[in-house]
Amino acid sequence: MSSPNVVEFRNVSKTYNYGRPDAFTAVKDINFAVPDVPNHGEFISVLGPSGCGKSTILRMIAGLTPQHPPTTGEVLVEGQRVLGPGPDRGMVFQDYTSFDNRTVLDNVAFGMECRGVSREERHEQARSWIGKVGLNVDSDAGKFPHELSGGMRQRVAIARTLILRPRIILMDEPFGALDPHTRMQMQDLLVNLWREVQATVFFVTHSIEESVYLGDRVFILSRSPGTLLHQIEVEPPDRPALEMQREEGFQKTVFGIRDILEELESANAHAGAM
Ligand SMILES: Nc1ncnc2c1ncn2[C@@H]1O[C@H](COP(=O)(O)OP(=O)(O)OP(=O)(O)O)[C@@H](O)[C@H]1O
Repeated sequence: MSSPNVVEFRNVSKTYNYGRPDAFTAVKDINFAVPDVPNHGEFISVLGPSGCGKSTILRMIAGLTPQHPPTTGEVLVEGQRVLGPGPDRGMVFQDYTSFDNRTVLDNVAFGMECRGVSREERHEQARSWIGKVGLNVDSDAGKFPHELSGGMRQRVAIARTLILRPRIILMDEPFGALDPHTRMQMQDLLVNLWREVQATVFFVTHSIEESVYLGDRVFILSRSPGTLLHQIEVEPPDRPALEMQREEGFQKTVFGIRDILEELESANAHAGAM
């Protein structure tokens, strides 16, 4: 028997404040499947106009309320209906979500601590992950979050999530606040780590370049209420970000998606003006 899809949405809609006068439908009739391919976690980039429901979709997969449960339809992870958050799904947000009063080492080790892993074992693993995300074990492990740059904090957030080896990684504009140079470095880092952990990634971004560079597939949502308009297969990131993003084929894909999004945004502006 073939294995169930890693993630599947069946006719999923979400209406916030359902049944109340301020009810608002954020996403509507979303259907997609991410199949389980042995030794390859798929990378899904999610693009769409502001407020179209990208975070809503991510948080439904995570099982976080009030996005969870969907108002209609089914959100399935590995063939099972999502009932709430679980260790098989890790999240990285744009906001730096480290604990201010914990060192880098203890932030990275946090999830293992919650799982009851011994201090020695979790610190050993945390040191290894601090190195993997490009931080310096000797000089950075003892620092506190306020002593780190934005890029370094996102490295900590990535290490903290990946150390737990989730099957699915949900990333909500994780690099949105970074300068362009740091952002490209983080994209390259993420590609390397993603290859190592072979997780399925959902990555929300406002950057078309980032979505095309990182994604195997780019989801494009319509304006609110968001529906899934396009699923575009793109080339995998097999070269460094700076190199690949300068290539003609890459630019062509970016321009094609930009046209689609501009049309959606102008429809949005038009609707707003009416
Ligand atoms: N808890 C909530 N209660 C009511 N409405 C909500 C709630 N969360 C989100 N919304 C609304 O649902 C819509 C979709 O929000 P969501 O954050 O999913 O969009 P998004 O595409 O991620 O937005 P952006 O690109 O601006 O980050 C928005 O109009 C938002 O105001």
